[in-house]
Amino acid sequence: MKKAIDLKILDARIGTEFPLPAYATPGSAGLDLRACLDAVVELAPGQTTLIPTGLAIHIGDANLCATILPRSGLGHKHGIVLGNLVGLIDSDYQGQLMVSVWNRGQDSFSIQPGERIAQLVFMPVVQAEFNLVSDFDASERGEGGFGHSGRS
Ligand SMILES: O=c1ccn([C@H]2C[C@H](O)[C@@H](COP(=O)(O)OP(=O)(O)OP(=O)(O)O)O2)c(=O)[nH]1
Ligand SMILES: [Mg+2]
Repeated sequence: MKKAIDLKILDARIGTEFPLPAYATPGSAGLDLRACLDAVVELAPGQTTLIPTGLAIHIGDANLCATILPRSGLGHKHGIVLGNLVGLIDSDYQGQLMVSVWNRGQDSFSIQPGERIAQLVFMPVVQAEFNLVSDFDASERGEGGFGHSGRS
């Protein structure tokens, strides 16, 4: 499914020096987000910092959101993940997309201006309307959870 999303460029380097986010392949789910920086940011082990993307989007549809997810190569090989683990972009948010970058690794990591640091994935959302009840219709699982079915 394709959907037009309003996007504002907040930094003149986006679309010129730094490419606009784009799907790398026809089957890509994520759009890479780039660090819109003036200079290299050195992230020490254990450190977290907020990186601007130079972009704002307005999704404008309560049945849609976007998530910011780590890039697997950065996360697995370099320990560069997200300070909030996953970023959630509300459909009414109009501010700059920011990426909280956390160096969970053992080595310092340099973030270059324009480097692809995370990815943006749009997802459908269902807003719940709660129906207050005193008992649920019985289900097979009932209240069992947190591993009650064992491990093997
Ligand atoms: O990685 C992220 C996470 C969030 N946001 C923006 C978009 C989102 O819509 C807004 C609020 O995020 P969230 O609701 O997760 O944070 P909060 O701590 O609950 O802040 P608020 O009180 O503003 O809702 O911040 C980002 O730019 N990057
Ligand atoms: Mg919130």
